[in-house]
Amino acid sequence: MGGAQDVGNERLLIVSHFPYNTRGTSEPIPDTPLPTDNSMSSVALTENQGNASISVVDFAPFLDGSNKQGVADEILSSFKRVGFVYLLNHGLPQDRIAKMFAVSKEFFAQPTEVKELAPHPPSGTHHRGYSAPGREKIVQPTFIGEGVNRPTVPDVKEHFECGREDNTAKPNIWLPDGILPGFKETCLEFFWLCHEVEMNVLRSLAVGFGLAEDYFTQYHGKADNQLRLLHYPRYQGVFLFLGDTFYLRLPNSVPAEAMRNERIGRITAHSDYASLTLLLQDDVGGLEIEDPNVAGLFRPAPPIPGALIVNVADFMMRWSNDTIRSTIHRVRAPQACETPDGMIPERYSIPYVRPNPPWIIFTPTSSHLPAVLQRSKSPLHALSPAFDRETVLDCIPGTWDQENPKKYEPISAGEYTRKRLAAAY
Ligand SMILES: O=C(O)CCC(=O)C(=O)O
Ligand SMILES: [Fe+2]
Repeated sequence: MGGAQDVGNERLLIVSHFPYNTRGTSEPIPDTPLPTDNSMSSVALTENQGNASISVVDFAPFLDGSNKQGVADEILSSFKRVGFVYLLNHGLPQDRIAKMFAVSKEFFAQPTEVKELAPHPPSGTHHRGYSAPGREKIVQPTFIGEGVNRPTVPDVKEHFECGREDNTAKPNIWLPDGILPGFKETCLEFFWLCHEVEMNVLRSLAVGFGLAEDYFTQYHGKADNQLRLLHYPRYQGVFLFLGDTFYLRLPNSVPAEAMRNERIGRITAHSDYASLTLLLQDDVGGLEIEDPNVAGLFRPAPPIPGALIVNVADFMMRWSNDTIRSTIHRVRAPQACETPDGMIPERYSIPYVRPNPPWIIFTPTSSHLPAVLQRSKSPLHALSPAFDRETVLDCIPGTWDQENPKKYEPISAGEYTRKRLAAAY
């Protein structure tokens, strides 16, 4: 982590070159006056979006200790409003991010037979290794006994997951030695860099809630995270629907028109499962967030150079007595981002999440050939919890009082998971 001065310079650079507005187009946004002192900066990203606006917060004054409370308040306020925040100067070195994206591209550029040398196991609970397009289907449980919202459009994405190397319950699945040297080392180094950032954001959240800085980190010590390398390919596919099964011919581009008409998605609308997600995206765009006040209205969360997105997940929302939001998001065709041939460019993103969201189902297929994809009909698999299974968690202190009583009983992650699964049947 560089000194405050370096960090400040970087912030100036980033903000003054901000190329996107909230519509995801390349029109410049109006200049935002920058603070000249060390005070916290929060730039309202959006115009006319009221409560749906995501704050852009300079994290440096939290990290260097010059204004912890100010930064924490801004983050908490964005989480309360919309469940997402953009962080600048978050502590993940830009050269490491660039390297991780480069290595991810190199991985996905390998022929399928090579990527399948690190195959995701048939079980969805062991979320490691390579998943070809169509293997992971994301469904969104309603959690109120109404079952699961199955996606109406197929996700067109491939991905690779890894976790901490010493997780014997879920060993990592790497390519054989000698193939893509350095891939494993880059992933693992990045995994731990992300972990440090996650811990710092959790510390800021605790400060925002007026609690001891280690209030959340004490439950997150195990680093049971997943680093997800995601690639949304450029397809020129023929999509053929036969009942509940669809077939996809590879490769090339997604026809923009098909995505607009909701025949193809990149990642189905969902909320994340556990506590916080860190998300890095390339400059293609397409991430959309549901307006917290208007169900079904999705607004772009465009890439901001240098910024890390952090979003609240479901368990954290419940833990906070619903004071902060776990917001539904999805990835679709980016606006104003079509290639001249009417196709959607490929996109890379890197989420860092807490493990095994229950809405992710893997269907073992007889062959992993990406040319034949089947929509899942199997039940949800068992999960591994984000926290110690037996730890009973009550609503975060300060999120309830006589006027705003607790909405939830204390619950352990295990119980929460079981209830959530039960609701899915
Ligand atoms: O690719 C993205 O930008 C979003 C990914 C995401 O929401 C997820 O993996 O949960
Ligand atoms: Fe997500």
